[in-house]
Amino acid sequence: MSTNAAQPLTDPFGRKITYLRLSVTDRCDFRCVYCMAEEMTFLPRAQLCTLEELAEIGAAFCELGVTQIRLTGGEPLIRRNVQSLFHQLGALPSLKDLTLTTNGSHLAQYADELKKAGVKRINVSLDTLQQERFKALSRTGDLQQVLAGLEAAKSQGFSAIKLNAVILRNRNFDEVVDLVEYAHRNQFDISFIEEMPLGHISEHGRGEEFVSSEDILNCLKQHFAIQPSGYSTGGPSRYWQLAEGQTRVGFISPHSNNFCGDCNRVRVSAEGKLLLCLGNEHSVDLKAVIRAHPGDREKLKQAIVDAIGIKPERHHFEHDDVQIVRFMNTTGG
Ligand SMILES: Nc1nc2c(ncn2[C@@H]2O[C@H](COP(=O)(O)OP(=O)(O)OP(=O)(O)O)[C@@H](O)[C@H]2O)c(=O)[nH]1
Ligand SMILES: C[S@@+](CC[C@H](N)C(=O)[O-])C[C@H]1O[C@@H](n2cnc3c(N)ncnc32)[C@H](O)[C@@H]1O
Ligand code: SF4
Ligand code: SF4
Repeated sequence: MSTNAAQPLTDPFGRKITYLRLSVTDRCDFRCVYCMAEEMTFLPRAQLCTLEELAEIGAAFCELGVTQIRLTGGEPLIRRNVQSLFHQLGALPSLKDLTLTTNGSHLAQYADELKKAGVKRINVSLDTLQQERFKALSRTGDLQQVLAGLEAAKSQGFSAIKLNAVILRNRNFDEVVDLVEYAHRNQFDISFIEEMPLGHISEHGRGEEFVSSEDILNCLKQHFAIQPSGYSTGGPSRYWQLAEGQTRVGFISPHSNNFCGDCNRVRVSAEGKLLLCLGNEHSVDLKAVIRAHPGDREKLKQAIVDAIGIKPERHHFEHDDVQIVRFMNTTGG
């Protein structure tokens, strides 16, 4: 395949790749139990792409037909000067949707700047509304800071704010109704995520903690009038809608309802590795291409086109023998 943008990137299974998740750092101010081990080693700073290199990667993807970029991490808002990357990406003429996934801890400080850079939708991770539980789940986070961040985002008038909650049986399963009520009161959407087995997390029992989307939906049906919705962001969430108000409730169900057939995305890590699938190890080093051929965007685009040719068909999380050693903070969710 050539690097002509008239032909959107297409993988070996005929899926059009129009969505890039770009990680700006693997570091984070939280240590969520399902995402990280208690003790983590992060990339040496010298190994990270510069913000200019990340912007160059974003621009190359846009020339190849990507129309949506989501910045993620680690925690994207703790990278110094990250606002300059939002502004550079926000100025790309063919980019239709610049979005952010954040833990919300620094959102109060950045909400205004994000709006100015053209971000319209923000996803904020929020697993519990109880202070003590929040501390236990995030190990280092402060719930009040996150709630303040959400307030700040709300007052900026983003067109959509979505909460993301990973539900664990013995930690927060009893809070799904409270979380939906909180979303409803604030006119946010909310997605519930089935936990995925990335990284070796020994102190947290993944099997015993697993809750399926169906279990959550059944629980919600006892409290709310809720019906399926045709709404789609192009992402993996399958949405339902509360009968009262605007709130949509999404379910991201990699285990119980595989969505890989509709995959439209790839990821780039903070060190410039193009990760072809969240649930596989295949990657291609784009930083090496940029540094070997400075200023040569065509070389970068050709490397991306070639890499899409090895995108795997799907994850195999259900196979006990497949282990993805990469932690989720490196993958970017
Ligand atoms: N298995 C799998 N999970 C994904 C994929 N994309 C997103 N997810 C999961 O969904 C979670 C939430 O993703 P978000 O960052 O909120 O993005 P999203 O739900 O795709 O975003 P929008 O639909 O654009 O709002 C991620 O952290 C992952 O756990 C994917 O391609 N494969
Ligand atoms: C890796 S975080 C990065 C962005 C930001 N730090 C945040 O928490 O929103 C992106 C998303 O991944 C989700 N996540 C992390 N580990 C996960 C796991 N093992 N299974 C499913 N989702 C996970 C988080 O809940 C979060 O919504
Ligand atoms: S889920 Fe996000 S906030 Fe939590 S540890 Fe991972 S990167 Fe940090
Ligand atoms: S697991 Fe891989 S193939 Fe499936 S939706 Fe996610 S990135 Fe796409």
